[in-house]
Amino acid sequence: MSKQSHCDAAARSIQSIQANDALVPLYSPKQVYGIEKAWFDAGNDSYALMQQAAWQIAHWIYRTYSKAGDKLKIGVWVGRGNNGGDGWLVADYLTQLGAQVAVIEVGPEVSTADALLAKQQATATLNNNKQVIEQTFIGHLANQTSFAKVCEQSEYLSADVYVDALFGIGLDRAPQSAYADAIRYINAAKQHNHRLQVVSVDVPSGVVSSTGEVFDEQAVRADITLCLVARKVGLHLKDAMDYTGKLVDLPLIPTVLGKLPQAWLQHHAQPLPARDHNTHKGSFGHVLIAGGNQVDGSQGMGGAAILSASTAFATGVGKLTVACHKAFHGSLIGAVPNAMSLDLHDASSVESLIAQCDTLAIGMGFGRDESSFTLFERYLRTALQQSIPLIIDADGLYHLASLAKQAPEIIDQLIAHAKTHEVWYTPHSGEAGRLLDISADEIEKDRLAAITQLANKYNGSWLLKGAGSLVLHKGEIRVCAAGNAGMATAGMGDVLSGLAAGLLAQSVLPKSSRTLIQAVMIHAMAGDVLERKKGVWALQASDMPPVVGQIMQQLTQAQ
Ligand SMILES: NC(=O)C1=CN([C@@H]2O[C@H](COP(=O)(O)OP(=O)(O)OC[C@H]3O[C@@H](n4cnc5c(N)ncnc54)[C@H](O)[C@@H]3O)[C@@H](O)[C@H]2O)[C@@H](O)CC1
Ligand SMILES: [K+]
Repeated sequence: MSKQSHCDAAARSIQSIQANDALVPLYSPKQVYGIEKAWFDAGNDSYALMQQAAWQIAHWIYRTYSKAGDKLKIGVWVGRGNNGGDGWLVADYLTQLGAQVAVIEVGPEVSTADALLAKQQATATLNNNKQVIEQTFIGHLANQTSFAKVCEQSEYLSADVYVDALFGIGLDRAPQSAYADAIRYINAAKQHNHRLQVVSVDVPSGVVSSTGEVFDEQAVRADITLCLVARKVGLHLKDAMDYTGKLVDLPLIPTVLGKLPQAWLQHHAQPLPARDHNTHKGSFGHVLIAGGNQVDGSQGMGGAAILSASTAFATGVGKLTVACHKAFHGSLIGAVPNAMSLDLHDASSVESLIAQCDTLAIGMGFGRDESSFTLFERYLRTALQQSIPLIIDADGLYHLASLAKQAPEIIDQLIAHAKTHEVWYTPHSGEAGRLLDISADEIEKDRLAAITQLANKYNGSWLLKGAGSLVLHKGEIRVCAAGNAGMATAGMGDVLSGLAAGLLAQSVLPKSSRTLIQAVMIHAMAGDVLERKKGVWALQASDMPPVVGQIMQQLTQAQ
């Protein structure tokens, strides 16, 4: 895409966001620095922006937490960069609003011109009110005696609100010594004083705002994060979600418009159209599920194919065949009697059905041994020859990584196939790591970079499963805002691939509903319904198919 068309796409997308707040633009910290720079280059003053940020934060805190008759007690933890600068000014403005404020400066002297100005401005106000914690303490928080001194400040311990202004988007390494102590102290104080509210300025200190990573669990656990300028993408990825608390946007400047964000946060699936009356099962596609194998000496995986099949039916697919190991045919028919069955190892029958189906979903419980690899390669080649839309999941992705090394021309064919047909890949970080020849840890370090590399290497649409599942389609990344920790349980992936196959096979659905992100959103929304009913501990994949059907129905009524 050219730079201009990127901007046009952004403007179009942003207009659609204004009409539908379900999509939130997410920016990398580098982009946010760029937005700020453009603002300053246009003649706007950086210190004025800091004052504007601090005033909005102070006003928000005062409006939210002050109670008539009680003096609001605030502890402001400031670091050395501009996030700390925000903190100093917040302390100043809250003092002027009538709060009782203590500031704890952590680490060495402030490092930016604006932060220094902010500190000077605030120190004057605070000293007049005798509210700065004494200088010997400031800057020496690692020192045990000083730390104990903080704990003795009973006024301070009983604060109503802590403002966390240690680090914002400039964090570039693990917090250590005084910073780590401060983070630990803030989190511990919250446990001792349940009334205490922790408000993080821009980013919970310790969270990497580009990736959502937290080093060694050293980050502030906020109740509220006040996001300045633009929403940082890392706040919705990985560990970050356990640290941000509720997010509140304070946009400050209008320059976000026109900039293409790094990703979009999506909360809901798209509405679905009602079905026409004059239809028959042939109108709603034929899915072939290839999986559910029994490999000698390994545990059977028939359940994977059964979960996929029952979920595909819950999406309304017209016909469905499961090619699974013969050992599971009886249980398949018991669980999903409307499915047809084939022997996964009867290659010629499976191949002739691949040629007839509308979507092949392959890999769930497929097995990883040599004979499974041979079958996978054969079925994949057939699907490519027959131009069949494809979903590759689980053991299929395992074999695909081997094929990328042993038969790279198949990857070239897949890349070409994806230019004209839907090809959807659904790895978790372990599978993604194999596909890129790096470790799962490296994938997790930067999930946005990983999904981009996967699409660059293999083409097609990608889901990278995990906390804040990512979906990449035609260069655009969506972050799934729905879903919950209870969904980290066996079989959830099989449910998702069945759901995706069911949508993809139904050519009667509008194109916008036959997308991987639509499947991911419906899956996550169904998980959330179940979590409300059963809680995170008892949530099971086998409960999902009927709830998927309910969500589909609600989406139809929402149209
Ligand atoms: N006028 C402005 O420039 C504005 C700045 N804003 C604030 O400024 C923040 C960004 O400021 P900065 O770029 O100064 O970044 P930070 O304030 O996040 O901190 C960066 C400083 O901390 C150091 N540092 C990073 N990781 C560290 C670690 N683990 N241990 C010790 N030191 C570490 C860096 O070397 C640098 O000196 C935003 O998050 C936002 O809060 C906003 O208020 C908007 C206006
Ligand atoms: K912060």
